[in-house]
Order: sequence, then structure tokens, then C-alpha cells
Amino acid sequence: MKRKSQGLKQRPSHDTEREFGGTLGALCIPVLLPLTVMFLIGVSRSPEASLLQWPPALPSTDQLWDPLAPVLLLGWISLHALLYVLPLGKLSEGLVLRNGTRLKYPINGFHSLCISGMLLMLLLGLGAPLGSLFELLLPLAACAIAGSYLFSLYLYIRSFWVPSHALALGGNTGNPLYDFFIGRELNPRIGNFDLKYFCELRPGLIGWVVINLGMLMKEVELRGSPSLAMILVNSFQLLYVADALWNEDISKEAVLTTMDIVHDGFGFMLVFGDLAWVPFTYGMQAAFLVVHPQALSSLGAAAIIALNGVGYYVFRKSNSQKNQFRRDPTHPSVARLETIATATGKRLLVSGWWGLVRHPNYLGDLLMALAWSLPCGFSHLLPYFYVIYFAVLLIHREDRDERQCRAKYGLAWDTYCQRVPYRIFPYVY
Ligand SMILES: NC(=O)C1=CN([C@@H]2O[C@H](COP(=O)(O)OP(=O)(O)OC[C@H]3O[C@@H](n4cnc5c(N)ncnc54)[C@H](OP(=O)(O)O)[C@@H]3O)[C@@H](O)[C@H]2O)C=CC1
Ligand SMILES: CC(C)CCC[C@@H](C)[C@H]1CC=C2C3=C(CC[C@@]21C)[C@@]1(C)CC[C@H](O)C(C)(C)[C@@H]1CC3
Repeated sequence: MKRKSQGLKQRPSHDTEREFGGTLGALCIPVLLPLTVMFLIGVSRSPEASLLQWPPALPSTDQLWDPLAPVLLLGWISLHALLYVLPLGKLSEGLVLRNGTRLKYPINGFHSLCISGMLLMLLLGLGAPLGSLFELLLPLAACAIAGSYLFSLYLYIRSFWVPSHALALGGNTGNPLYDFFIGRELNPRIGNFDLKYFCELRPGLIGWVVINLGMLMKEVELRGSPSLAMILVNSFQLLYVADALWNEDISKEAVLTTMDIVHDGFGFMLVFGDLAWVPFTYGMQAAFLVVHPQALSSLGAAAIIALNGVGYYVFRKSNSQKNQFRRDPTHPSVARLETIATATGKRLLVSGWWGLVRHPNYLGDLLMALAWSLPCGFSHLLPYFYVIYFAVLLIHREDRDERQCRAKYGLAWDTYCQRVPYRIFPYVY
């Protein structure tokens, strides 16, 4: 690769505000989170399933390797890369970049989900032992983690050959450890293939529901039929993933406007998050249920379904309201909502869902997260790991978003905060 014109040479900005605990965070997170993945998988299949057991039970090295794991993982990524480049769905434009251009993105994630689903059904019909994913979970996670390190290294190195406007504002501090972690390049692409966008929605997110299905099949192998708890966990999480892929389209909804796509560089944090953390920890409840079956009454199941329904309603309605307003503030569904003006020309909603709390979509997401854990009963903490982690992630994300909005909207943002004082939970936080 040739270095682009000298006039565009990037200068590290040492005074950039550092996130995720700065250099210390960048040193600890890439070590601790992969260990957490291994620890959680190990604990989920131990009879005690205790998170508090000391010393923590980490799997032995021979449990981490199976030659089938890299083959399956590479096959899965290649399948999704192929589906990504197939001329299915339409092309949408992202937001305007710093150099005034807009990138084009294929909107075919839902097609990928449906095709993956059909292929899986075919494989199951042919007698493929999907339940073996249970035994392969540790080697698969180990490969995904190793792949995340290698891929992030590639992304870090290639970022030195791109022009400065292609770098993320927060990822060019000059501290190699931090920049590797947070990501230097904003939208790394090979030709038209957008690596960040591809990883954000496809292999990991769809991989998560495939692993869940594998856990369900393992339960069928062990006990003859899937339990109600397992069916609920699988259905709720499939709904969440299908919703994300269905709403990928910018002209419908707004994955292309999330802070991960618009603001964050593509470094270890997102690579590992997308390819290892999401598929191997978000489905922890299903893995837990294989070894720790739970009896669930019809009344309990009905209450949990209702909670997931309420959470989904709040999550979807609030996200849709903001996205509709962003797209067309004169649309009848949002035109009557009260707003305040900002210096950028954009208006902020202060009524409707966004007048209830400043992040109603996070509230809905957290209610759903709780509904995913409840089918696992109250005997163990492990199935509640996701809710606890997610609350921490969203509180931290909310704080990052607030700082970005305050920088963008200044006084108007402060007025919004006065009008809508609660962040996520009405009257609590
Ligand atoms: N399952 C998971 O692991 C995760 C799920 N999520 C989910 O993803 C979804 C998207 O979340 P996220 O990307 O964090 O951001 P949000 O969808 O919450 O968007 C925040 C942005 O919305 C705009 N905005 C904020 N307040 C207002 C207002 N009052 N009026 C108009 N516009 C406003 C601002 O953007 P602008 O100035 O550009 O208009 C702000 O930066 C959420 O539902 C979240 O729960 C997120 C992270 C992880
Ligand atoms: C390991 C780290 C410290 C943190 C990793 C964070 C990532 C796991 C998440 C950051 C933003 C995400 C989003 C989704 C999944 C998790 C990650 C990648 C999302 C795709 C889930 C489905 C939603 O509907 C969404 C709005 C599309 C989400 C976008 C953000």
C-alpha cells in the first residue's frame, strides 16, 4: 500500500479525551474481557454455576482447541461476507463524513438472517448435529478471541495508510495501546466492503441466535424436547436480532446513525465486542439452561412474555419516534411533538418518548434484558450477568452520548436536560 498524499498526513492529537479508562483501560480490557468470556462459558456448564467461586474456574488449554472450530468460524464469516456482497436489498447512504462525502452501505442484513435460517433448517433436516455446538463453545470462543486480536492488529496497521479525514476523532492519540483498543480508522473498507458495518450486524449477531439454537438442540438430545424456558430465551433473543436486522435501513430506521458507526473507530473494542463478546456472552442464558433445567409455570411464562413485550414496545416505539423525527420532522406522527431549537439547526424532542427520560430506548432494552434472564429462575446469578453488564454498558454509553450531544448542541442540550431531568429510569436515574 502507498501512503496517501503528504498534505493529508495524520498528526496524533495527544490532548484527545480518552474513554474507557484511557491507557489503563486499554491495557486491562483486552485481557480481562476475553478471560471473562472463557470464565462465563466454563461456569455456565459447571454444576454449581457459581460466579463467586474462588479461584475462578478457567478452562484448561486442551479444552480450548478443536480443529473444527476455526473451520466453522471461517466458513461462517465467509458465508456472511458472500451474502453481504450479493446484490440483495438496496444500497443506502450513511451520514455525511468530515470530507463532505457519504458512504454507501448494502441493506441486506435481514436477507442474510433469512438465508442463514433456511440453511440451518436444511442442515437440521439432513441430520446435522447442531447440539454439538454446546461441546464446541469453548474452542469457538477461543478462535473468535484470537481472530479478534489478529484482525484488530491488521486494522491498526492499515490505518497508517489512510488520509487524516478517514480517522476517528478519538482514535488518533499517538498512544499505540489506546489507539489499537479504541480504533484509529473510522470506516475501514476493502473496496466497497465496509468492515465495521459488516461486523456490527452480521456474523456475531446472527451467530448468537445460531448458538442459542444449538443449545436448544442439545436440550432436545439430553431430554427429548426443549423446555419452555429455553423456548422463551430463544424466541426473545431471535426477536431482538431480527428487529435489529429488519430496522437496518436508514430510510426505515437508523443503525447507520448509531455512535458506533458515526463516531467510533474500528479497533479491538468493537471487533471483539461484535465477533466474540456478543455471540458468546449474550446467549449465556441458553447455555446455562442446558445444564441447569428450570421448571416454569404458565403464569410465570405469561408474566415474562408480558415484560419482554412491554420492553420491546418501549424500545421499538422510542427508537422509531426519534428516527422518524430525524428523517422528517414534519411527518404527522411526530409533527405535533414539542421540540427545542439548537444552534446546529436540528431540533431536540422534549415530549413523547424523549420527554419521558433522555434515553427511553435504553429503558426498553433493559426491560427486555431482564425478561431474558427470568426464565432461568432465581437460584443462580449467572443468567443475570447480561442484565448487570448491560446496565453498566448503557449507563456508560449514555454518559458518552451526553458528552457528544453537549459538545454538539451546547446550551440547548442543557435546556433539554433541565426539561427532562431523568436519564434512563423515570424518577430514579
Ligand atoms: N444490545 C446491545 O448490546 C446494545 C444495544 N443498544 C441499543 O441500540 C439502540 C441505539 O442506541 P445508541 O446508538 O446508543 O443511541 P440512541 O439511539 O439513543 O441515539 C442517541 C442520539 O439520538 C439523538 N438524540 C438524543 N436525544 C434526542 C432528542 N431528545 N431529540 C432528538 N434526537 C435526540 C442524538 O443524535 P443526533 O444528534 O445525531 O441526532 C443522540 O446522539 C438503543 O435502543 C440501545 O438500547 C446499544 C448498544 C448496545
Ligand atoms: C466489549 C466492550 C467493552 C463493549 C462492546 C460493545 C458492543 C458489544 C456493543 C456496542 C454497540 C453495539 C450495538 C449492538 C450490539 C452490541 C454492540 C456491538 C446492536 C447491534 C444490538 C441490536 C440493536 O438493535 C442495535 C441498535 C442494532 C445495536 C447497535 C449497537
